[in-house]
Amino acid sequence: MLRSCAARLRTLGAVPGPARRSFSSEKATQKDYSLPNPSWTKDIRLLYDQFMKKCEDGSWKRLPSYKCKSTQRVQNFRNLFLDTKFVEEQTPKAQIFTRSLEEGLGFEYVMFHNEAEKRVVCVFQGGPHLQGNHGYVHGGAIATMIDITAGTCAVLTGGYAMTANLNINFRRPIPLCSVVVINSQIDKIEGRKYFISCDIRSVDEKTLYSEATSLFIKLDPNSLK
Ligand SMILES: CCCCCCCCCC(=O)SCCNC(=O)CCNC(=O)[C@H](O)C(C)(C)COP(=O)(O)OP(=O)(O)OC[C@H]1O[C@@H](n2cnc3c(N)ncnc32)[C@H](O)[C@@H]1OP(=O)(O)O
Repeated sequence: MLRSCAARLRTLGAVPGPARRSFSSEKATQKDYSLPNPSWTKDIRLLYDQFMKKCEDGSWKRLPSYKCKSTQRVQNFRNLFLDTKFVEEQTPKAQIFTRSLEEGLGFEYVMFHNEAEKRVVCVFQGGPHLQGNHGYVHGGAIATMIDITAGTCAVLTGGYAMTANLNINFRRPIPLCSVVVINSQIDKIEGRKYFISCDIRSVDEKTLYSEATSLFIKLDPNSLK
């Protein structure tokens, strides 16, 4: 009787159990974090809606974003660049860094890709756990967002690539919990080298918060293993 009660409570989600834990963690990793959630402010929703409108003619695409998902792209990367033992032992625990904080507290963002223009735009709301100086977003968090926006631009244009160089000028501090727009574009491709520039501006585009240049190198399967 007690056992069946406990099982029912677990089914209803009232008490934790092994089956429920694995089900909810699977759901959490498969959730698309680039979709609006209750922590999103009016500004990020407005920009999200504007970009979703631009997606209607197919020129822009919203990029889904997961904590961890075994897509074909990820599988191919593992096969090409990672050691089998490492994949078996370490990757089950791996999560995307920018999706590892609780909803609303850290990195809230959505990216859009324009293939013809070789551009990726990221609309970013830096939550309260990204504080550096009092009331402002930490420079490391800003660098992270520049890196993944430019990195996404490189990967979607040229395939698997890694940051070799990243130079950032921090022009103005970004207020915590505000919304900014990160714009990245490929300036030049030379063989395996992808030169990508990036800037971060306020929603009204009047304030330039940061600007960056970066170099991404397309990976050679022999260079990492
Ligand atoms: C949709 C999914 C989106 C995912 C976005 C993810 C974004 C996140 C990206 C990251 O955070 S990556 C993590 C930080 N980066 C690293 O850990 C990379 C560490 N560095 C390396 O592993 C290697 O240096 C690298 C793979 C980048 C290059 O090694 P390789 O052996 O493939 O290339 P090689 O060293 O032969 O260099 C190739 C060319 O690039 C040049 N190069 C390499 N590093 C450079 C550098 N730092 N500055 C200038 N040039 C550089 C190098 O001189 C050479 O030029 P040439 O062909 O003209 O001779």
